[in-house]
Amino acid sequence: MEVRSRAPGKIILAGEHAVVHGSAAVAASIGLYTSVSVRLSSPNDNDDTLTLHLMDVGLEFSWPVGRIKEMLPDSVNNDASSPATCCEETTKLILTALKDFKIPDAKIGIASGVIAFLWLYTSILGNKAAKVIVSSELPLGAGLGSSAAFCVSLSGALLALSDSVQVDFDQEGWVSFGEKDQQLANRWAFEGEKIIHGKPSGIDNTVSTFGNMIKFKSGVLTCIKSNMTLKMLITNTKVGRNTKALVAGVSERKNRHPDAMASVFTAVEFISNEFASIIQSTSCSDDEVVEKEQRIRELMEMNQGLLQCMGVSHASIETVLQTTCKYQLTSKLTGAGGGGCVLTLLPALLSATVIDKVITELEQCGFQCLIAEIGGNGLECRFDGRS
Ligand SMILES: Nc1ncnc2c1ncn2[C@@H]1O[C@H](COP(=O)(O)OP(=O)(O)O)[C@@H](O)[C@H]1O
Ligand SMILES: C[C@@](O)(CCOP(=O)(O)O)CC(=O)O
Ligand SMILES: [Mg+2]
Repeated sequence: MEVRSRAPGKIILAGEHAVVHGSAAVAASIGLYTSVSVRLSSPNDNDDTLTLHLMDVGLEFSWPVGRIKEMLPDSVNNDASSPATCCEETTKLILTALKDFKIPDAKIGIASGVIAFLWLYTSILGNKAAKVIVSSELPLGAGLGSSAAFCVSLSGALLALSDSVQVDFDQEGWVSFGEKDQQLANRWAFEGEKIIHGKPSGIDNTVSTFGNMIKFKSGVLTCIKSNMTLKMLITNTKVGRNTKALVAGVSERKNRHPDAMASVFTAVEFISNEFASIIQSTSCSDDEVVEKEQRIRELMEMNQGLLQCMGVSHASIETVLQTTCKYQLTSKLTGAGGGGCVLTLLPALLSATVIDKVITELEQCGFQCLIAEIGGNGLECRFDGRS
């Protein structure tokens, strides 16, 4: 039996990092997906291994199910309906299963993704033999939420094969989960994100599961309905960074300067709330749209300044800001920063010539530009027949 699922990446429009410390943030899904296919082995296959193929990094892992049973005896009593946190002891046990494989130094960050995989797989499906293939349209470790899309799509496919969710697989094509099942997938994905991020806010897995545009604060999501077409240029500086280390760095700064950092987080809260209310308010005339864009630009500029205060900007991000500024365009980093991706607001009346010019100049710096669809579907599954 084979199930495929897909979950989108995201951009954070306002509030990254501060959201980890309880401030509001605004995020939207983007039209770039991570896909997971899970094919359970049948008795005729005579195959008692669990195989994970990570296409984007060219790595394959394989474990006899007997080894998994030995290593994680609790996986025999898995309960897909109650998401559980992977404790330190279990992480250590899973790490021993990784020692059999040589992960090149340049790809060492992938280890946390494999630990998250083993935790989600064994917790949701126990120790069944299967072949799992993961591939993504997202750049990995660039601020577009590849870790969340990985955890959400994986949780979705595994749950679809469990007894804990009800997916109508008689439907053709991609199928969405019902709200209760979405919530379950989201909670499992959050457990996976904890393994990859250390201390995630939950915004990335939430927007990847539910799609569209959301405001998120302390684990609570509010859907944002907007008639404003937001067009963002996404520039990938291609400077690699690690979300877990950046999030930990902001917490350390908060410990050193609690009062100053509390004020920074409070300021971000106001920015996110204002951002959300601007995009939700209806505008009719071109003048009204221009005025709203002007306010959004100012909020993005202020948010970027506060992210700099948190210590998560980077020389490459500053280069994008200066380059876009020459064209009177405003940018801010998105995601964890430290490199990764930068958003530039493209006003509705901006000419295609200017957009082409700014993209050319950014690409001459060695960056990669893309314009992604904002606010599409969240987690979806499809059934690919019985073997
Ligand atoms: N398609 C994928 N294949 C393998 N691992 C992945 C994939 N997508 C995400 N990951 C895991 O997520 C990590 C990147 O997450 P993170 O540092 O949070 O950056 P971001 O979420 O912004 O892309 C990778 O190092 C890897 O462990
Ligand atoms: C920095 C943060 O706000 C977003 C991280 O996003 P990403 O992993 O860089 O795509 C962390 C979080 O909210 O969990
Ligand atoms: Mg991430």
